[in-house]
Amino acid sequence: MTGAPKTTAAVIVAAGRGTRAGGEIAKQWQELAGRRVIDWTCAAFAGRVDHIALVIAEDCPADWVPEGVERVVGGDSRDASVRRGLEALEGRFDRVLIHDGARPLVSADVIDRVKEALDQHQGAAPGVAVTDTLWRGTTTVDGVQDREGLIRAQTPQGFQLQAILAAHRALDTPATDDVGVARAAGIEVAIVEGCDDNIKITTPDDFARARRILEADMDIRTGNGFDVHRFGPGDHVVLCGVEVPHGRGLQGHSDADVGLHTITDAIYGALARGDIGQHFPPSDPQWKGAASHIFLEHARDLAAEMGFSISNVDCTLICEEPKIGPHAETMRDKVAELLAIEGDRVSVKATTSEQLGFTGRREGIACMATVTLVKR
Ligand SMILES: Nc1ccn([C@@H]2O[C@H](COP(=O)(O)OP(=O)(O)OP(=O)(O)O)[C@@H](O)[C@H]2O)c(=O)n1
Ligand SMILES: C[C@](O)(CO)[C@H](O)COP(=O)(O)O
Repeated sequence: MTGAPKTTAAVIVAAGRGTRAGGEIAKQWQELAGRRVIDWTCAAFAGRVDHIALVIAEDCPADWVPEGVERVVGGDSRDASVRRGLEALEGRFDRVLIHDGARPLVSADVIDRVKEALDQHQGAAPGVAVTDTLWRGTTTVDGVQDREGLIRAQTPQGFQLQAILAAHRALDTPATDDVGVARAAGIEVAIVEGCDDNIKITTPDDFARARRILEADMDIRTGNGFDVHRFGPGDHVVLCGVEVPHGRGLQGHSDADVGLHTITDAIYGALARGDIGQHFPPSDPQWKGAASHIFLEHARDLAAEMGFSISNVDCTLICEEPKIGPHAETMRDKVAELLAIEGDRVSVKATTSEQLGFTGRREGIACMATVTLVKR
């Protein structure tokens, strides 16, 4: 008999000052290939763990924390920040993956390898074998270090949550990583294969290197969606998850939210995974009257499973009535919340069709949407 599935959270530490990297703000908040370093890092874990706690400096604005991520205030050292993150999660999850916010290029494969190794081991962490010759010396080469058995340590470093928290509480000398903390407490840590691209942004040159890696590896996909629903009896319509009072309703098998259906279809399109009718057949009675956020969340989770993050959504509602303008911002915020992305990555706008065609005759509402998905 197998027990309940183990829950896993990530603690992403981002409370450092980034002094070696320079810049006006700490490295994890700086821009890298179109989004902040920390957004890349958090996106890498989205859909791969059950929860993300982001540890930030006390003076860091709370609204810098990405949507859907728990904020924890860190301490003066990496150890202290990790400990505060673990304490915030105490008793809530079985396992934890501790990761540097400054490692935005961690791959889904590395995260999954660490998670899988925790089925067999108390601790697991990614490493990469040293391939360069190692010298000892400062201005002249004084000796050559045998590199046999030397491994470069990376994160995420994974543990049973209570065990690593107890190890941090018992720590009496600083450690440079959580494997050091774990070993001091007698926890055995398995090494899994890391990845050369999983660099820690430490110096200004690392930004250029990270940008090159990201741009070389990126799989960027766009998808479009189009949907129409006919007006029928009713006193409101649901558009992009927002109820708008109106003299008529929209007809459909579900709640007829033409906006969310269109965005859902655009995501399936970008993934080349069919359409909403295939995933949620109108012939299936369980979807009768269903709230359409269910469909959008399915498409969002499928994108995450396939390793994609949603870069942006642009959605245009086409109707003469109701007026969308007064509700557009609420709709945008709702879509962003459902997709767990920042509000400025979503646009909801509207147009009339100049009284032409079926929308012009006020027979229904049409919608078109484009989404961009990015995998690296
Ligand atoms: N008090 C601290 C110090 C570090 N970190 C985090 O630990 C990770 C690895 O540390 P490092 O690369 O050394 O970051 P900084 O301490 O910010 O860099 P520097 O030493 O150059 O100031 C980073 O994601 C950093 O934000 C943290 O959460 N809290
Ligand atoms: C945790 C770590 O990233 C593993 O490689 C590393 O030990 C952090 O070291 P730093 O001294 O804080 O840069």
